[in-house]
Amino acid sequence: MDATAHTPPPATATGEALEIRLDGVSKVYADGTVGVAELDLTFAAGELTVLVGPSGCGKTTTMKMINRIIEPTTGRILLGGEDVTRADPDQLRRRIGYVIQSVGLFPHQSVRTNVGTVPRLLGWDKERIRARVDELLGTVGLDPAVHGDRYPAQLSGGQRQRAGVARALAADPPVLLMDEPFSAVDPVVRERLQAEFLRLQAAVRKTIVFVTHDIEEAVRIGDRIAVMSEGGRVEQFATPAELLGRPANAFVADFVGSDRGLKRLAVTGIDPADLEQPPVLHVDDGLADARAALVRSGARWAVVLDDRKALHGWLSLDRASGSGTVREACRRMEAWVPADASLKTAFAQMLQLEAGWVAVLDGDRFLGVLTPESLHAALRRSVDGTAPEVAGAARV
Ligand SMILES: Nc1ncnc2c1ncn2[C@@H]1O[C@H](COP(=O)(O)OP(=O)(O)OP(=O)(O)O)[C@@H](O)[C@H]1O
Repeated sequence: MDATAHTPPPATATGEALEIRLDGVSKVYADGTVGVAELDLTFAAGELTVLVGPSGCGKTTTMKMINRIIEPTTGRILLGGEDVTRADPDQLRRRIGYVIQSVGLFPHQSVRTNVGTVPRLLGWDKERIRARVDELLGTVGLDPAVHGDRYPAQLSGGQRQRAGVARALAADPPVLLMDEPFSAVDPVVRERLQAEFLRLQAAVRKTIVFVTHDIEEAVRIGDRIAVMSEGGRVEQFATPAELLGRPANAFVADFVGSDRGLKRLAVTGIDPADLEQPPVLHVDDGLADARAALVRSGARWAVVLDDRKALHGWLSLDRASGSGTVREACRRMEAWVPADASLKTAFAQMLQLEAGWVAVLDGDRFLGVLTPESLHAALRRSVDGTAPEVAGAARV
């Protein structure tokens, strides 16, 4: 689906993202098992926070206490500053979208009826429900005319997942809880769903709590990540780049993996300060002048720009000879990335095209080039926290 092609649901007063705060929350199960102990955690409004950690560490317990599927033993849960620990659970759940791994669509109801569940409970009139359901199916990439009247069993796994997301968003809730929502589909579909979902989130900006045990998924989609250990202990709460660049302790370092440097490439953005500036030629320069300029600067190649400072190509020293203009001798620039790309995308371009450098463009305006050396410098900056992080949607 291309979520950007559709109009996002309108942000209404009820739909505005709200901060979620857990304040000294504990869960002790009837058999004495401590699922979560004394947890203080704030999920910022409009951000996607991932809870990640080994099996049994308390991720699901933490999440299900937010919509009171599991009742906390002690502590308070605040939604936009309002204490909901003793709110009516049914009322509360209508304000909180919920997406789970097995989707949880009602098998004997059509996709349309499924997606309209919460609006129906809220007493919306039929026309309004129908309009909202069709709009949302479009937003998640399902054609209402094709998929609306099907039953869940008549959809693919990825389509079911999309219908689940549409249902969770139907009443424009301020909060969305997602429990391993993409783990039941194969890795290729999963990556696509993650990318689509990030584009959707960029438009709707809900407060999302997302549970996974997969660190790759966490760093790809999270604005912030809580790495948990047994008993619901938060070992580190940080952005993906911070987590990968500076694991707080041995537990986190072990959990994020020894290839964390590589993973960091995907979450680190390009900083203009890291770009190198090769000599610049104009398309209409004469080749003799171009050669002189290259020799003078000691460079082996130059970028070629047009009147608008847009990138036209590049010229190597060995082609800067004879009469004629740069326009005739220069080559097309294959290796380039937009300024908001991740270092991983830039590095992938470099490898795929066997290029020694990658141009960075803002629209078609040339900003500079990344070389293996400047890529390395950029990665080092991501460790000291001064490199920019790429927005979620640019990571996948
Ligand atoms: N109903 C229950 N009764 C007793 N103990 C429970 C119950 N539900 C969960 N637990 C225990 O609480 C702890 C936390 O469980 P939880 O399901 O929150 O972990 P999780 O991090 O989501 O795990 P996973 O990744 O395997 O889903 C575990 O030790 C689990 O066995």
